[in-house]
Amino acid sequence: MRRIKLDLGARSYEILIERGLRARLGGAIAKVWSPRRVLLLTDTHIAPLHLQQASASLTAAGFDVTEMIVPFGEGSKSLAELERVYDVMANAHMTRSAGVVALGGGVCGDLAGFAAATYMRGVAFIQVPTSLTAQVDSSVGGKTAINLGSAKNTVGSFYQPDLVLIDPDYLATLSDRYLTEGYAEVLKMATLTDPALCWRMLSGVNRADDIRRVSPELIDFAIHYKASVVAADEHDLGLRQLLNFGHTLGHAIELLAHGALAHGEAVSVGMVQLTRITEARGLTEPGTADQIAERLQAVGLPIDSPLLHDADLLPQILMDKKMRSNQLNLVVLKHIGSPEIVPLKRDEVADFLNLQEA
Ligand SMILES: NC(=O)c1ccc[n+]([C@@H]2O[C@H](COP(=O)([O-])OP(=O)(O)OC[C@H]3O[C@@H](n4cnc5c(N)ncnc54)[C@H](O)[C@@H]3O)[C@@H](O)[C@H]2O)c1
Ligand SMILES: O=C(O)C(=O)C[C@@H](O)[C@H](O)[C@H](O)COP(=O)(O)O
Ligand SMILES: [Zn+2]
Repeated sequence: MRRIKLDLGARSYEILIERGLRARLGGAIAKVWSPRRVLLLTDTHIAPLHLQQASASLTAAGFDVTEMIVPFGEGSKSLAELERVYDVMANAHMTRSAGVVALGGGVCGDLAGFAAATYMRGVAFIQVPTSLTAQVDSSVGGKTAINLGSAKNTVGSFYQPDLVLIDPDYLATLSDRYLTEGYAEVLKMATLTDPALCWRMLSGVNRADDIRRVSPELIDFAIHYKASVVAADEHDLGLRQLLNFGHTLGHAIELLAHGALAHGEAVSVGMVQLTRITEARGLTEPGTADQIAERLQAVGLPIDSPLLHDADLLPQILMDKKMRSNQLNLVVLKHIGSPEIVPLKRDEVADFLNLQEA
């Protein structure tokens, strides 16, 4: 068992990583929560595979469990689905002493987390991530949100869980596509930090099977890194913004793709295409984009998309949460291991990114 503490003063919590932990979820949660009503939220793909075991384990540990299954996919990060979550909680007579457990990928975690943050002004929350994206990134750090039609993660909150329970064995049932998608977020973190570590860890990863094989190391690296960044800047005011590398273009094309591009696939395109632009502008060491592209393409991730030429791309980008007042904070790599924030005025964005004004 590896225990990583995310140090946030009164909101500190532990991230436990252990194979087989899924059989003991209830016991692990009972060390943090007193007996209470619990909403156990998952999606339609995960429910037939893992819900029964999780629910039984929580019940055996003394929790009064209400299960909720949302449709799989990004569409569930919506106001309509959020309202359904509130209804299920209210119908189960959940009070402020209830708890919400997210069993799933980033979609379940982001939706359940925001419901927990807002139901009765906030009830306790625990993350049990089942996808690689969630095990390396979304379950840690407390960003919770739903989408509005016009932009990703527009309505949300910073709301830390009380505990994160990561069992890498959940990944056995995850498809190669979603495993690979999660790897894009690991590669993102690797490019932001130590280049030697980055390439040592990633050089042997050339297929989905390789990602599966090294996933415990990837999870370990990513969670340590992310926890350290969040501990230093919980509310995304400075250092944490670096975790958005590739997301300015990525979030925009993810939304425009209407489900055809997974989050990590869009981020993969975003990292490479932005780095090509910043290389051409002399901000990034030549060859950096090719280096990143080579690692992403090795596992079959996309590095380009026709949506980069969509007329709606610029309006999407200008909805980015790295937009502060009249300024977009763009995350740029000087070279691998050396990111920086480049502030752009609103009216400089189109030109900098070689986009047409609508
Ligand atoms: N809050 C954050 O810090 C943060 C970080 C990264 C991504 N995100 C968000 O997370 C979402 C992407 O997360 P994701 O890639 O996990 O998407 P997801 O939750 O849609 O999961 C991907 C697919 O895998 C399935 N799945 C998950 N675990 C499984 C398992 N063990 N076995 C079989 N199938 C399984 C899901 O049903 C889904 O179809 C996006 O909405 C993104 O914006 C949030
Ligand atoms: O935790 C963070 O901070 C991140 O930026 C992680 C990202 O991978 C993630 O996609 C996040 O949801 C994006 O945040 P947003 O503030 O741009 O919505
Ligand atoms: Zn992301």
